Amino acid sequence: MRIGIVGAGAIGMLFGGYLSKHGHDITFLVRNKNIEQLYIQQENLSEPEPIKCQIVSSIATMNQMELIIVAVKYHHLSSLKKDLDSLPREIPLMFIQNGLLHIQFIDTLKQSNIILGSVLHGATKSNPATVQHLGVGVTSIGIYKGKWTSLEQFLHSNIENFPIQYSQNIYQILFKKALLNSLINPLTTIAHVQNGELIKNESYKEILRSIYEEILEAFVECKELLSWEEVVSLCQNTEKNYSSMLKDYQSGRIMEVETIVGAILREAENRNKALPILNTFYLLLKEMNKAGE
Ligand SMILES: NC(=O)C1=CN([C@@H]2O[C@H](COP(=O)(O)OP(=O)(O)OC[C@H]3O[C@@H](n4cnc5c(N)ncnc54)[C@H](OP(=O)(O)O)[C@@H]3O)[C@@H](O)[C@H]2O)C=CC1
Ligand SMILES: CC(C)(CO)C(=O)C(=O)O
Repeated sequence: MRIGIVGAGAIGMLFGGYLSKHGHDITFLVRNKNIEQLYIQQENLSEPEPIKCQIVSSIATMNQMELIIVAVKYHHLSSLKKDLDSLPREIPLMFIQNGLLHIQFIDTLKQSNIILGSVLHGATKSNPATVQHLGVGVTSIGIYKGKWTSLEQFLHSNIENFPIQYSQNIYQILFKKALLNSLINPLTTIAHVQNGELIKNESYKEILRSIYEEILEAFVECKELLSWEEVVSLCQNTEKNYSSMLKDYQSGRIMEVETIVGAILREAENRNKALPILNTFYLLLKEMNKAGE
């Protein structure tokens, strides 16, 4: 398939790196015109490998694509609106952002066919042209709007260390991921610790558990969806990881606070439920975000 990827960030390069290995024809749309070659460093390999792809800086090149993956952060999306609206309406667009607010942005687009993705990989850029794959996870995709005739073909891109699965209820998967991110990211960012510390240190573990309990009180139906054991095991599996929020803060970038924590607080508010502990973290992070980018 001819696949366009908007944004050569960590996740864009991860997708481009693995999908190109499967034989897909990959084109990156970047805003940094100095990038000539991109690299991927897989989990257990010491040497980064070049990604087979084209790199362009004009949206018009994307008119020929069979799928476009939008791999920028939530707060970058509004600046892309004009470009995305200029594309032929039938080209399927896939959005892979964490959080929930990007769905409101998607609803403003003219595009007919929209796919949502939820990504459980851990990836980070070790330099502007290289992505490091730090943790293998599943990518869940689901159709949000319209149709996608190449769905089966894309699902068969099952590549080692890059599993893709189809979900009938992609919103539920995104919501669960937003809950997990609301539990882990704010606390690791304020405490400046790796994810594993949240379950090794008794004080952090108590705070984590208190946030978990207040969240489940607001979203009772999530008791089945998200167990405490699952929260603990995500902290364990990603114990050496610094959460994306903490990494953004440390690099002076805007953190995805509104689309993750803000969106969960708003959902709770709609049910007349307050989440006082999470709200305290939200207010602290909002202040810290004023220093970003
Ligand atoms: N990293 C991870 O492990 C995970 C990330 N995600 C989600 O994936 C999304 C992307 O995250 P991540 O890849 O880490 O973020 P990055 O900051 O690494 O990448 C974002 C990229 O988007 C580019 N960009 C922004 N605006 C434009 C534009 N107008 N045109 C072209 N490129 C643009 C940026 O370019 P520039 O370099 O010029 O600034 C940057 O390279 C986020 O929503 C995140 O929540 C989900 C799961 C895991
Ligand atoms: C799963 C987790 C918490 C891993 O660090 C993550 O998604 C993030 O950092 O944003």
